[in-house]
Amino acid sequence: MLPGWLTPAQQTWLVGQFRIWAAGPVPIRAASVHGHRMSVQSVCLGWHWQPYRYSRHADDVNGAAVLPLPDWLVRLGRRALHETGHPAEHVARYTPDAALVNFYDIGAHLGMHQDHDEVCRAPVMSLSIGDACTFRFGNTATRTKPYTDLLLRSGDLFVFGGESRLAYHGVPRIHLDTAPAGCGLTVGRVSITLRMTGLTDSPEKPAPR
Ligand SMILES: O=C(O)CCC(=O)C(=O)O
Ligand SMILES: [Fe+2]
Repeated sequence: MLPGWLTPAQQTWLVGQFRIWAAGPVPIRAASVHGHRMSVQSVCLGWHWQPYRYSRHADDVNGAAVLPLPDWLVRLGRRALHETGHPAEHVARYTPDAALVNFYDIGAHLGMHQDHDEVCRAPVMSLSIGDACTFRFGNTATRTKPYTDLLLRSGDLFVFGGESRLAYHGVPRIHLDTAPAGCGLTVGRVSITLRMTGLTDSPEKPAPR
């Protein structure tokens, strides 16, 4: 975890990008898991995530193609890996191809889960902007204790990989009125989570005759 990794100017700029991504072509939405609407809203880049798979089109929203993952996010991801002490050869190979960008309104939360829809086990990283949250980081065996509750504030970077890559984690709560002035958000929290899926596009199926 690197507190205050993003400058206020970077945070504001990222919130501006978030607003553009959220407008579409696949608009931001709350996904449904087993028929229950999540309280977190999300929009994707690179690959569209719907519980529990990735696709290039948002079949569960409007069928539109997902926006590409911008190169600057790949570079930001590599710099994050470098600055969290990962070896140079891992940094060079790190090519995130999906971002799940989440918006937590006050009252939103994210249950304990593993990020295991990726084929690749390269680290996942989360960037926080806006209101602070309690981020619960647990163990790889169960969604219950032992876990550690961290406070992630606007600008913080959190990276999990290696032995922790499949650790259960979640966001039990957002802390009201904690977004710093000048971060670009007055209410709620945006998290940008970068992943390297290891997925490739499958060849087009021949049209049925
Ligand atoms: O909001 C966060 O920092 C984490 C989100 C998360 O765990 C996910 O998108 O899989
Ligand atoms: Fe996650």
